[in-house]
Amino acid sequence: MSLIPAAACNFTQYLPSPPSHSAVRFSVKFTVSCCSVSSPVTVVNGNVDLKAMERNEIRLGLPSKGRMASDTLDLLKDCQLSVRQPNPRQYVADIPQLSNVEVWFQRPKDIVKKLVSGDLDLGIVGLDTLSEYGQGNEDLILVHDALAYGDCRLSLAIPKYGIFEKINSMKELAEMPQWTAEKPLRVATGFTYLGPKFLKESGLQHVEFSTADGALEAAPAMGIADAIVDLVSSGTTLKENNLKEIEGGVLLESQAVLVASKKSLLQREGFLDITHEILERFEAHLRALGQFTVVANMRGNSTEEVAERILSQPSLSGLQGPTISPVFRRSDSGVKADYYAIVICVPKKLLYKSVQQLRAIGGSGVLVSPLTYIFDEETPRWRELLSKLGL
Ligand SMILES: Nc1ncnc2c1ncn2[C@@H]1O[C@H](COP(=O)(O)OP(=O)(O)OP(=O)(O)O)[C@@H](O)[C@H]1O
Ligand SMILES: O=P(O)(O)OC[C@H]1O[C@H](OP(=O)(O)OP(=O)(O)O)[C@H](O)[C@@H]1O
Ligand SMILES: [Mg+2]
Repeated sequence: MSLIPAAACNFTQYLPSPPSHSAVRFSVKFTVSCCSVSSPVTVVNGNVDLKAMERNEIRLGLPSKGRMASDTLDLLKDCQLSVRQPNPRQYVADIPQLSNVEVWFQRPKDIVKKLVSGDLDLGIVGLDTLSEYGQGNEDLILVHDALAYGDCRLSLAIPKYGIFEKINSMKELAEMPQWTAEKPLRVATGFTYLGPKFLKESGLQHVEFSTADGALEAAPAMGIADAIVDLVSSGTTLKENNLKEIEGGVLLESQAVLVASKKSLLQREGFLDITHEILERFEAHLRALGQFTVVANMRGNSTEEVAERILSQPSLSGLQGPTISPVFRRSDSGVKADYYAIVICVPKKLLYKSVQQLRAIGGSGVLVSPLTYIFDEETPRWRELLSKLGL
């Protein structure tokens, strides 16, 4: 653990008072340990120097370590975009299916910083990291906002005991008489941008922050902080450290996202097409994850009559409607179709209900298989992206 005591702070920042409380100074004292990024590209007023545009390859940044790293590689693999890394200690790799794309393994926060500086064009990180280090930069464009892993929330937590025992909401926390200019609420967080922003908006007048890189949950018990702002997933770490979340205390719901540099999308040759392909693969795979293909036989007189019966059941309408094909059998009176095969996609959550509904209308021999991809005519996120780019 590396909590930085106030005495050892690199700098102290005072945020301006919110206009609605102009009489009372919102004194946010922040101790931050700075980390530097080296970039060959200079950024002047948010504009990337042309040097970044000189390279021809498209650069995709992937998390090099932590829990996001392997899940990200798994997602790409599931989308038939396996990353070929010659050696685990080598930070550059490629994806054979995507020519002209270089994969760079970086720490999540550095992926965001390098997107801003123009050293990367595309990246996968948690929304929490993007929001913290991107700080609303307009060059960062969310291409896919829900990659379905890395689910967690950024939350404020306080002790369950002592003066906090009866405090269950942000409102109650803000109204506690204990917080004064001399003795502010001490908050430990690694989120040095989102933390103060949130607390300022929550109406807390007197807050002091300290920062740390990990094991923040120990800070209240150690007497270093009164509250923490950190990621929560199962809630086990909070529970084990006698901490609780409170109403209104969630800053952000997060999961893995695909983010791109707007400038690169608009200027780098071939990048928009690559982004389209990656987005299509992700969307098709993620959509399929929630569905099963169900095949069943059903006795009937015509496709229309079978369709009537299927569509009378709420869970059997499929993506666009059922596919129904006659099953031909030879009989004494010749070839006839008195059975029909039906194929539908069914949400995983509704599988058993769907099977019951199929049986209720005469379905038999129900086969269920996993789906790998569902490619739609056009992905909604692609349309959104084009509109964000003004195209
Ligand atoms: N407990 C969690 N459960 C699920 N996802 C999480 C959890 N903690 C973090 N994440 C997500 O994974 C991302 C990476 O977190 P991780 O803890 O692996 O790396 P890190 O915090 O950058 O590195 P380290 O913890 O080694 O300092 C976070 O930005 C967040 O999006
Ligand atoms: O709600 P839970 O499922 O218990 O998960 C929450 C914990 O996970 C993360 O820590 P991590 O494991 O990344 O360790 P770190 O503090 O070293 O980053 C986060 O910072 C919390 O401490
Ligand atoms: Mg961590």
